[in-house]
Amino acid sequence: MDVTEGALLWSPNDQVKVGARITAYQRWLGRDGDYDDLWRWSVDDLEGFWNSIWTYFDVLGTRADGPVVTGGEMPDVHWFAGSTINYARNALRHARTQPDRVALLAADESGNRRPITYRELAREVARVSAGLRALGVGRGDRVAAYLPNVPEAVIGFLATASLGAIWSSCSPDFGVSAVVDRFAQIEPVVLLAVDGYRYNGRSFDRRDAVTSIAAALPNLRAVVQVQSDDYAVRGTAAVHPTTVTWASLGADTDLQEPEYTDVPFEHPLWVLYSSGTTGLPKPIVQGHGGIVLEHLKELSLHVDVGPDDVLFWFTTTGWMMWNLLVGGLLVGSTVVLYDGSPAHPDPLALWRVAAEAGITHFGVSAAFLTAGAKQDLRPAEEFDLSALRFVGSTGSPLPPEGFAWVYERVGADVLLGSISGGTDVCTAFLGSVPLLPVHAGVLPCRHLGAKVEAYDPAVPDPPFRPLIDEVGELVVTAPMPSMPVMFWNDPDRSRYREAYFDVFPGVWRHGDWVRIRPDGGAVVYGRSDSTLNRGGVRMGTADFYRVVEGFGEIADSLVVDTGHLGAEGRLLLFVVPAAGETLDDAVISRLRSTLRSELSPRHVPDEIRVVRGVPRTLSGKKLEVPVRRILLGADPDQVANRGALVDPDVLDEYRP
Ligand SMILES: CC(=O)CC(=O)O
Repeated sequence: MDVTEGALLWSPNDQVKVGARITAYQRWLGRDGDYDDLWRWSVDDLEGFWNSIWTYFDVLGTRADGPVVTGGEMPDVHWFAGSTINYARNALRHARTQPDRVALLAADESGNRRPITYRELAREVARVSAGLRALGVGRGDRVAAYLPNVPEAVIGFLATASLGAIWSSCSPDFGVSAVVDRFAQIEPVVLLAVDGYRYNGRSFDRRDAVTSIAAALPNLRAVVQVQSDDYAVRGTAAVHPTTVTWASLGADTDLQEPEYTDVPFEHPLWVLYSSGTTGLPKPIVQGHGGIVLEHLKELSLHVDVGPDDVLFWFTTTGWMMWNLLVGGLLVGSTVVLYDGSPAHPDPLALWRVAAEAGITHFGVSAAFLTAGAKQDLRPAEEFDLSALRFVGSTGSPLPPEGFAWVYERVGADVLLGSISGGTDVCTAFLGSVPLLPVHAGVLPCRHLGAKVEAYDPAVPDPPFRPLIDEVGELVVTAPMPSMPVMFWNDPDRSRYREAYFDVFPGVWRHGDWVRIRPDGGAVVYGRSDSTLNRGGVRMGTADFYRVVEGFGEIADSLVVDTGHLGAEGRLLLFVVPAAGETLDDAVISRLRSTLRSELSPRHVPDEIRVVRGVPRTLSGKKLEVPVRRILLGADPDQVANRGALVDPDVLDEYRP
């Protein structure tokens, strides 16, 4: 499927524009103008914009009279000082207005489906909240979860939030040390843990892992065992002196809704983690109020989800997309949770669920869509996907061919939202809006409230140099309420500053390359810390992958430039053969000449190595920077935690 970047693939018709939630919001605001005018206002008048989001969505909480933002330059700003709120109250408000609507639809790879209505969800959250309270959990305590993407995770999260306690989750495919690296930093008092899970047709017993994790968390008062269907028959193992079952939590409660603890706007809601190049994963704390406002805006105005919609995103509990997915409850939609492999029993598994469940908004990783394109899957021919209105993609830049495949093989009328943001803000900065057309490889807009610019990396001192139609560092030049309220255990905020503010003082540097187009759209080129700099020509790795992975013989690839501090290094390309293919000299030489003609002669690799696999995090990101460090001599175990990788052993193939 050959398509050039920028080719027009979809335009919203009048019906789409008039019916879009953002149009209703704009009408309510009484502001005329196009999307670009609205975006400009949203980032220049933070006070007016975020106030409007609170009021328009009728956020439940107590809004103090003071200003929306106070303080100095980022990160020393505060939001809605004096206001109080609780995330769980806002998510469960729909139990009163639409009690019989399905809130959660749990689907798994074995074909089981479990619907839970808003009324049932509120009751379950009330029960678990009472149970946690009885275990001594209160405001500010941490509750950690080692759970798959099942309803118990959402219930546990809402129960934790209702108490003003702080949530943190890891997926059970994380290894023990990866989990301990994360949870030990936040000293949880309760651990919710599954005894096992199924993935790709196999069962995995996690009871020994849970015992080891619990032993490494000295502040733990109890482990709550959530039994998977696989292991329930074996009974619970006492993994901690206080081990209780999920079912026993709050069993004597007859509350229909939890008792909510209202907390200050910036009170910690959860801790997410982002792995840097060194040290332990950064424990990123986001607040109740910031997340409620950001997710209402993001899901309603950009993704266009509402109470009649069915929202799905393939994710585990260890990726921020889980947290954003759960935000579907804030807008009253049905949230589909999928537990298992996206390719079991076959590569069409998720599309089958989409058809069966009438999914209206279907999100996956870019890698999932490009794999579908490569395998020439034709979901729209196999299933009735007529309910589908939005297809989301994230995790890495979606190449133009992936865009084209969605419009050709999934649905000609869907809004494709290739979104880009990250764990650090638990949302997207860039993506789509139902008012703007979609062009191949282009993210149509900067999202409301996200003042994204591209800065010239050669000008790190004020006045900085914003670029248009040139590739620069993706920066955010105005604060957003979902930016971290702090990093855990970082009292002087030095870790927080170092993570985002040490390149352009007072400006959030995200670590991606981006080009802002004159029409307001954006193209993301991958991580700026894994740039390929050949003879001064900088290129994001996404350009490279687009060419390499366009080869039918190649299933996956990873490229690394070992250059350092201005000194030119070697350009190494690792390629994984597609099933049944051998990468012989003829293919490799065709690859070299294609890279030469499509990229530049400077981007022909010094070496191409065939490997068994590309190391990826459990949320699908390629380990470009850690591999670079391995190639420069670091020990693989010092640069990456194998427990947080899909296929830990492949790392060894990258030793120099
Ligand atoms: C929204 C995102 O940016 C998700 C991710 O890539 O982690």
